[in-house]
Amino acid sequence: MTPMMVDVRERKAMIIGGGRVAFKRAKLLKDHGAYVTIISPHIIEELDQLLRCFQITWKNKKFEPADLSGAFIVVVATNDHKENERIAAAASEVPLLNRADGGDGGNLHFPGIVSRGKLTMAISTGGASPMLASRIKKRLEKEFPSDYENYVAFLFECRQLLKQSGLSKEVQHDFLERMLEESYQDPTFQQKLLMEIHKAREEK
Ligand SMILES: C[C@@]1(CC(=O)O)c2cc3[nH]c(cc4nc(cc5[nH]c(cc(n2)[C@H]1CCC(=O)O)[C@@](C)(CC(=O)O)[C@@H]5CCC(=O)O)C(CC(=O)O)=C4CCC(=O)O)c(CCC(=O)O)c3CC(=O)O
Ligand SMILES: NC(=O)C1=CN([C@@H]2O[C@H](COP(=O)(O)OP(=O)(O)OC[C@H]3O[C@@H](n4cnc5c(N)ncnc54)[C@H](O)[C@@H]3O)[C@@H](O)[C@H]2O)C=CC1
Repeated sequence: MTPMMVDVRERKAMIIGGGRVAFKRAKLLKDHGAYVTIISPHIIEELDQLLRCFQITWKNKKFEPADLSGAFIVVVATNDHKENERIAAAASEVPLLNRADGGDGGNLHFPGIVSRGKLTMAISTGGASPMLASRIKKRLEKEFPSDYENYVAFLFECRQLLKQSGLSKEVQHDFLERMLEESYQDPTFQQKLLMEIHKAREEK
C-alpha cells in the first residue's frame, strides 16, 4: 500500500453497514466534504445522531449492486464476511474500495489519524496490529497537543508570505528554517518573525 492523501470533496462515498466502523468512516468522510450514503438495514445510535446533524443519506435496506452507481469510494463494513465478499466483487470498478474486515479486493486502508490544522499524521501497520496504530496515535496526540494547530497555521502564513515576497531563494530558505526553531511556538515570537518577513519584503 502506498500512503497518499485523497481529496474526497463532493465525491460520492457509499458505506455498506451501520455499525461502529461505518460510524467512524461516515464521520471522517463527511468531515472532509464527501457526499456520504449509508446502506444498512440497521444503524447504531451514534450513527443515527450523526445523520441528524449532518447531511448523510441512509438507505434502510440490505446492499444491492445498483447502490454503487456513481460511487468514488466504497467502504465495505458489514459483519457478514460472505456478504462483504459479494459487495467487494460488485465494487471492482469503483476507484477506491475499502474492506473493513481486511479481506481481498480492497485497495485502501484507513490509518489512525492525528490532525493538527493543516498537519496530518497517519499511522498504518498494514494489518499487523491496528492496536499498535492506536497506541502510537495516542503518543502523537500527547506529543502534539491540540493547540499545535496554531503553530502550523503560523508556518503556513509565513510560507505564503515568503512565496509571494520576491525575496531571493536563499533568504526565503533562511526564514523557512528559522520558523522551525522551537521558540516560534510562542505567539509573541511568531508575531516578531512575521513582522521581520514583512519588513524584508518592503526593504527588498
Ligand atoms: C485493515 C483495517 C481496515 C481498514 O482499512 O479500514 C483494519 C482491520 C481490522 N481491524 C480490526 C480490529 C481492530 N481495529 C482497531 C483499531 C483501528 N483499526 C484501524 C485500521 C484498520 N483496521 C485497517 C488496517 C490499518 C492497520 O493495520 O494499521 C485504525 C488504525 C484506524 C481506524 O479504524 O480508524 C484503528 C486504530 C487507530 C484509532 O484508534 O483511531 C482495534 C483497536 C481498538 O479499537 O482500539 C481493533 C481490535 C484489536 C485487533 O483486533 O487487533 C479487525 C478485526 C475485527 C474483528 O475481529 O472482528 C480488522 C479486520 C482484520 O482482521 O484485518
Ligand atoms: N477497521 C476497524 O477498525 C475494525 C474493523 N472491523 C471489521 O469491520 C466490520 C464491521 O464492524 P462493526 O462496525 O464493528 O460491525 P457491527 O456488527 O457493529 O455492524 C455491522 C453492520 O452491518 C450491517 N449489515 C449486515 N448485513 C448487511 C447487508 N447485507 N447490507 C448492508 N448492511 C448490512 C448491520 O446492519 C450492522 O449495522 C467487521 O467485519 C469487522 O471485521 C471491526 C472492528 C474494527
